[in-house]
Amino acid sequence: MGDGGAGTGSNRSSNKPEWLQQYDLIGKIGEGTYGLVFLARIKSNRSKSIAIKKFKQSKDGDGVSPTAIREIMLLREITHENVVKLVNVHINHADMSLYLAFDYAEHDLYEIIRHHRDKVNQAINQYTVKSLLWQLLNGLNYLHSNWIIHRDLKPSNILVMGEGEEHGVVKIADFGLARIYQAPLKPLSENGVVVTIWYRAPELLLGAKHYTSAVDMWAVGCIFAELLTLKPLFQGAEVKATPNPFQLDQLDKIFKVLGHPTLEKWPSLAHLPHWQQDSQHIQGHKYDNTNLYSVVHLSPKSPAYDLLSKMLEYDPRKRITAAQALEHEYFKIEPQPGRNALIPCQPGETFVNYPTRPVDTTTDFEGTTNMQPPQPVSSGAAVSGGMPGHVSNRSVPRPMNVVNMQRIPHQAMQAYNLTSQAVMPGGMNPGGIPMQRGVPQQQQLRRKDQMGMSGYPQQKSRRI
Ligand SMILES: Nc1ncnc2c1ncn2[C@@H]1O[C@H](COP(=O)(O)OP(=O)(O)OP(=O)(O)O)[C@@H](O)[C@H]1O
Repeated sequence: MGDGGAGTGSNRSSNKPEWLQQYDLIGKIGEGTYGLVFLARIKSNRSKSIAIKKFKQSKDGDGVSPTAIREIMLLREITHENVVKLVNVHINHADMSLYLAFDYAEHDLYEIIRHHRDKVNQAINQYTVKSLLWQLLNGLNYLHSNWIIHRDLKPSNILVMGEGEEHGVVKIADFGLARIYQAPLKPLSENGVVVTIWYRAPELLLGAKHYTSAVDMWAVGCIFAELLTLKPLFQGAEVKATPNPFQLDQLDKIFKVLGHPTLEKWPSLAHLPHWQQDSQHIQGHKYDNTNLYSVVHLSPKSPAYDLLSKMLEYDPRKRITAAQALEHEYFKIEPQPGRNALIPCQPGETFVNYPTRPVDTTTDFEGTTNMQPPQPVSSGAAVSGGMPGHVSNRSVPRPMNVVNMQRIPHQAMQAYNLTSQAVMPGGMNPGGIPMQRGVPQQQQLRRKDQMGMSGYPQQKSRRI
């Protein structure tokens, strides 16, 4: 882990921390609940783009706890083609802010869906939907088999690589961070970012205290439906209160489509806190039948519908797992999923030219804006210089003021493995905290992707 002992400072300032000197900061690309995301280039390899996530200090000013450090160290061992790589971790000791450097991905499902809905007004082709879903399940299966529950799957957390050797490959982002957030980093309520509840599983909405991997499968079901229709499936209005308010409108949106849950189909429902405490409200929202297939425009007999309805099973114990979903018939019939999800499926079909991420070159690592002119950008990222605030969080549609649509050549994005020694083996684990959460899990973490790309259903020799 790098050390920012030299004090804070943006890449442009003279007193920047030592670790930061290995990067050229390009600008801000996003803002989430816990901090800002920046695009940077590695100086020693200018073609390598990195996304640096800076976790701001909470209002209380508590720094990065040993628990968080332990969690982060585990995340560094996660290696799978469909999970975004955490390449570096830095703590700036001057203000105890935390920086995580990830491989950069040019696209995400939020933007891909938005592009189809608002720009080209055209459904995402079946091959792309199936390939995105298969890869998402493949990454999730790896995380779940390593005892990592994502807990916050949503389209903006599902990244897709831009042009290069990994073009069209899905990368799950933000995994495992929920545990880090919980311990030392409180949501930055003052930054106005809305935490979406649209992908939240019904057991959580009804007050279940424990997360299981089934919550991620519910979110995958919602995302699958959104890929098909280009609209969020359950778009409830959030009740804002602390802690954990009862989200009746979100449940209402679910019940309206899937029908009212029953104790017969979901016996443990009776033990969920809100089912008991808010039964009057819940009973007022009774809808008998499911009309999921008509909402997602699928035949009730189609394999796609069968898979979706198994992901949106009310009872988490009966909900399909990622491993089971990967074996579903939907992935065995044509078109079969492939590694590059973004290529056309049928002969004659045109490439969809997805926009590159806008980059706000006026915001530095401190989150402060200056009006320096935009720097030349050599990756595919689009620069929106001189327009502070142009890169906003994904809970609201982002304005897209793309002024530069350069794309990098294929060769330039070749796989590049950052060595992990940039993260200090000693000083980064204050107090010598043991980093194992359990031997079996560690053993699994060290196991490389066993499914790998060989896990793909048999490929067609040519796609176009
Ligand atoms: N490795 C990455 N490469 C490129 N863009 C990324 C990367 N990681 C995150 N982003 C983008 O940065 C933006 C902000 O991400 P972040 O995870 O902070 O927030 P979020 O997922 O939108 O919301 P929240 O943090 O509230 O869950 C998103 O648009 C996301 O797609």
